[in-house]
Amino acid sequence: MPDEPLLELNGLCKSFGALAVTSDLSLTVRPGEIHAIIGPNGAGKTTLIHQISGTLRPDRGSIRFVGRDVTALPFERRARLGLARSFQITSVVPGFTALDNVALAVQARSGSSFRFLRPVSAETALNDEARAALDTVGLGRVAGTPAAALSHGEKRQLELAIAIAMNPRLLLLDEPLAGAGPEETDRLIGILRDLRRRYGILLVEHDMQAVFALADRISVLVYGRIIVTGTVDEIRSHPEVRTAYLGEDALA
Ligand SMILES: Nc1ncnc2c1ncn2[C@@H]1O[C@H](COP(=O)(O)OP(=O)(O)OP(=O)(O)O)[C@@H](O)[C@H]1O
Repeated sequence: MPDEPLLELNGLCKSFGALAVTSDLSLTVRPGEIHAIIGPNGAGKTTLIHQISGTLRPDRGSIRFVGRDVTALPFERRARLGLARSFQITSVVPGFTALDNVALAVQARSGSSFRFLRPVSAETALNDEARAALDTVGLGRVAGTPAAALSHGEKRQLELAIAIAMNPRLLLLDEPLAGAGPEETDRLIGILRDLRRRYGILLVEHDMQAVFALADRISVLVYGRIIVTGTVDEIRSHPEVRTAYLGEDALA
């Protein structure tokens, strides 16, 4: 069924003591869509990403991914099913080249599946896949550059390439544009736009113009609750969103 959601959250709840950081939260991400989550600081965006990726267990509710209930599955099992989380947890090895960093991710994903090849062929196969991921994010020309020598924007591109090397179905992107300058932001928006349709993307991002440029749907999270989900136009013109959260300027 083409419209079956990739990711489906149903009635998710999570509290820290008396603080409800996720309240009866339900949403879907469809194949090939970018679903953005926006909301003020402390709204619960990062804790939501943790629950989806599997590093934090919800108190109640369920998480379905590619048609399976993954609520009780650990992080690594979800990753193997195709849930890739980028930024904040990706460990780029600074002294390794961009290519070697991505090749590591390909190797981690594929386990022993290259073991039937002779070492040289195995290395070629790994590097070919890594190079393809680098090309996808526009980093092919710096494949041989150590990660530490890449610009801030290029490091973010490298993290994306590493996520892609995991062969994901869904990318969980937590503030991929944080710290990027205007030119880097434009470049990253272009790359994310190219990735859409190939992967489902759940995007947490503070840069509202980027969200408006990229998202198919947007959910607005306030105090752990989604107050509205809609298209860019619906969110821009939603009275509760305009007054309660974003302010008129951000929506101009
Ligand atoms: N481990 C924890 N223990 C207690 N409270 C926590 C914990 N982690 C997060 N919180 C609280 O939960 C709330 C939601 O935090 P979260 O980081 O998910 O928000 P956010 O929307 O990602 O914020 P930001 O936009 O600033 O990154 C905040 O009030 C935060 O202080």
